[in-house]
Amino acid sequence: MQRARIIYNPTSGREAVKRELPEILQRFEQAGYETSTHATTCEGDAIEAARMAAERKFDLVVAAGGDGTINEVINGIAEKDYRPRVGIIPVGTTNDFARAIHVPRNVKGAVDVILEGHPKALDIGRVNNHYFVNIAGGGKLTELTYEVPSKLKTVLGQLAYYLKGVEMVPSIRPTYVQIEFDGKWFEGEVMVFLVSNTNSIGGLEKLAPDALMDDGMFDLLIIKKVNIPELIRLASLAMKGNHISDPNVIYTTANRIKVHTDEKMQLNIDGEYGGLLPGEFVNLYRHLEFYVPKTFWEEQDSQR
Ligand SMILES: Nc1ncnc2c1ncn2[C@@H]1O[C@H](COP(=O)(O)OP(=O)(O)OP(=O)(O)O)[C@@H](O)[C@H]1O
Repeated sequence: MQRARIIYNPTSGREAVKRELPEILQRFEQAGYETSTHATTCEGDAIEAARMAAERKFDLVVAAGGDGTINEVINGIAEKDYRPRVGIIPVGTTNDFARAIHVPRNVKGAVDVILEGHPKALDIGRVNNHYFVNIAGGGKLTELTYEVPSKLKTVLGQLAYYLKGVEMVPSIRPTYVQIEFDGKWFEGEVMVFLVSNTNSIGGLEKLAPDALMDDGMFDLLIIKKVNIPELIRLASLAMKGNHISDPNVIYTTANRIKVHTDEKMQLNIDGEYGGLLPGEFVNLYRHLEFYVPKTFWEEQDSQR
C-alpha cells in the first residue's frame, strides 16, 4: 500500500483546508493510500515535516497551503537522495505554483489531479542554500509579498497584495546590481530582477511568458531604472505579457545566474524573505516529481 503524508497549513488563504480535511482523507484512503496528516504550527514547520516524510520513505507528500507551504515542503525534501512525489492542494492566497502547473484552485479538483496520478519531473531552483519552485528575486517591489499581514490575506485575499502594492509604490528605489547569467553580464541600476521557473508570478500569468518547467532553464527578467509613471506603464503592459520587448526590460533564459550588489538588497524566495544578496541561482533539472493534470504536459510540449 502506498503511503501519503498530507502537510497542511491551517492558516493559509481563507483557512478553508481545515473544514475539508475529513473529505480529503477519505478520498485518499478510498484511492488506496494509507494517509496521515501534519498541521503546521509555525514558520519552518513544513520543512521539518517534509524532511521526516522523506526519511520515513513516504511515497507521496501533499502540500496543502499557499506558495509558502509548498516552498517549505520542497525545501524539506530537495536535498534527500530519496524524494517522495509531491502533490499540491492550493488553498493559499495567490497560489502561483498551482496556476503554473494548472492544478485547480479548489480542493476537490486538486485532489482529483493527485489521484488521477500523472507525476512529472519538474525543475526547481536553488539560491545559496534555499530551494524554490516559482521564483526568486530582489528589489523593493518583491518585498510586497511578505509585508502583507496574514490576517489581511484571510479577509481580502489577493486584493490585500494590490492594496499593499499601491501603498509601496512611492518608496520603490532602484538598486545598483551586477548580474552574470550563463557567461553574459549586466551591470546597472534596476527596479527589480526576477529569476523565474514558472510563468505565473504574483497572480500574473504572463510575467515570464515563455518559462518552461522541465527545460533546465530559468527565465531572467530585469527591469532597469525607470521613473514611477514608467514603472506603472510597464506593470500594465505586463498584464498581457507585452513588457518583454520594452527597452527598459531584459528578458532572457539562463541556467546559472549570479547577482551581486554593494547595497543591502533582500532576496525574495517564492514570496518569502530569503536573506540578503549576493546570490547564486542554479536550475536543478527535473529534480522533483509533481502530480500535474495530463493536459498540462500536452500544452508544455506544444510550446517547444
Ligand atoms: N500554524 C501557523 N500559524 C502561522 N503561520 C504559519 C502556520 N503554519 C505555517 N505558517 C507560515 O505561514 C506562511 C504562509 O503560508 P501559506 O503560503 O501557506 O499561505 P498564504 O500566505 O495564505 O498564501 P500565499 O503564500 O499563496 O499568499 C508559511 O510560509 C509558514 O511559514
